[in-house]
Amino acid sequence: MSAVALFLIFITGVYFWYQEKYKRYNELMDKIPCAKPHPILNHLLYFINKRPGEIFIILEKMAKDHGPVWKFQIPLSEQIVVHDPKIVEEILLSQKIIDKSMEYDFIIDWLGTGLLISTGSKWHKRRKIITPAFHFKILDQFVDIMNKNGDVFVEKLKHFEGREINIYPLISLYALDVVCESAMGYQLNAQTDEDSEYVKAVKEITELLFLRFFDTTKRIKFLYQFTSMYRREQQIIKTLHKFTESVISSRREHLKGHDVNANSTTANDLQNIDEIGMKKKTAFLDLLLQVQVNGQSLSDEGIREEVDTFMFEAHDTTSSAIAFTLLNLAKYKDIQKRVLEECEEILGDDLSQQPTMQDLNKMNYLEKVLKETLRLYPSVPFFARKLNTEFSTEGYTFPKGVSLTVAPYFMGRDPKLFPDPLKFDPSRFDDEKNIRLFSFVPFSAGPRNCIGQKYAMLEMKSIISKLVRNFEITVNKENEEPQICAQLILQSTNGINLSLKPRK
Ligand code: HEM
Repeated sequence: MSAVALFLIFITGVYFWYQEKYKRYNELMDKIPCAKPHPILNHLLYFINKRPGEIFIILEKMAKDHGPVWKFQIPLSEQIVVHDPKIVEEILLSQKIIDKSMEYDFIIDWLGTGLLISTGSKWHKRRKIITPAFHFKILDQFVDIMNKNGDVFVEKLKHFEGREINIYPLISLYALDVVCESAMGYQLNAQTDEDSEYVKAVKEITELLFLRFFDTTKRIKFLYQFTSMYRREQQIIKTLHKFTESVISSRREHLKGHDVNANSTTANDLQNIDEIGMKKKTAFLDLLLQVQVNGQSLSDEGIREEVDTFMFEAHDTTSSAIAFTLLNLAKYKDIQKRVLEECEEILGDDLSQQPTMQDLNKMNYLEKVLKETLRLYPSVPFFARKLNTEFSTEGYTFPKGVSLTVAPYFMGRDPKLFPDPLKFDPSRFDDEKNIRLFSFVPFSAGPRNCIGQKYAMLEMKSIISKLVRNFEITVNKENEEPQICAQLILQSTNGINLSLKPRK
């Protein structure tokens, strides 16, 4: 028998083996609605050579035509997208569907398997350890950090004297300063020190992740590792890890010999650590280090994973939400006026008056504005879980192994769930009983919900109340509509271009 014949027999054998192995998977996938696929390339042709903003529009069209449960299949990524609140509820409340999909693997080299990505007993243990770091007493200390860095931001904006600027990069530096000081007790000064290696590295890694996300060949790790982009990524990750490690070891050194317990993060023994800019408010990192002291030890690598996860999760998500909220306030003057009135009612008109956590909690109208922004512009527009076992609900059976993508973005814009969905109307949140359960999940829900949501709300209220009190925010007509795109986080490809005119 010739070599060619043997080869053909081999290929046919592999084909039938594959068909048999994935028979059930394919049968179930065939029942999920989708856009017309190509016989070999499936849906790849819809996405190939498209810019991120265009990809987003294609996904929106697919959701409209085939939702609320539909699929797209491209090599190495088979996704079922779900925006039916009933099914979303079952997914998010399940104790079994807690594994993250392969898209999260792109950030593993940087974040390791920290809280965002880990699963099983590791995730359970870490979640238990980290939850106390978000106790309201600890959050209270972070408000000072938010206020202080907010003041730096206000001063910086005054230099632009009402000129139009893309405010997104500036917000991002503010958010980096806040999270770095809250998570590690380290004053990064990203807003003032433009040469910081770490800040440059965070910005660059975010851009690389974005590029990789939409490049089919670079999605394949085996091929990706031979590219110059991969080599650059590894260099940046080295810089990021070196920085976090140096802060952790410096902190550990300081804590050695100090009798520090979980309630003493503000006590004198944590003050005056200034070798590398450490300050007293280090609740998150201290907590991780103390767990080690108490026997349930976390390795240095484990601590670094969690600190890095916070740097990533808390920085771009809040930046996106702050930017879209400011855009909405600029677009809807009456809403901006109401926010200002509420701030003045709570804080008076003395601009040096800093809000306390209690003040921020009283800002109910601003909270509705933030929620309405997150309905239309959820910072995390999609998040995905991998099914480790077959799952049936509402007449669908989803096969084992597939990625289930929950889409807050599509739910927020569904007229069946939110009448006149494109209307920006904070009064939708006057009585949340009127909002269909699980149709508004910008922070996810259930066991793997966002652990930082209260922190995020405080930070967003702190900075937006500051900006509204200090500036009149306006936007030109041609910049009112953002061009949405999403890698992991929702952004506007044309920036968020605003003018901020000092009020006094
Ligand atoms: C507007 C701001 C934020 C939004 C919209 C947001 C949204 C989300 C969402 C949707 C998830 C679930 C992701 C998934 O299942 O893959 C999540 C998880 C998470 N978030 Fe946030 N987040 C925000 C801010 C923050 C902040 C400020 C922190 C930290 C201080 C944080 C830390 C985390 C962590 C650690 C997880 C993983 C939790 C787990 O799996 O147990 N987030 N966030």
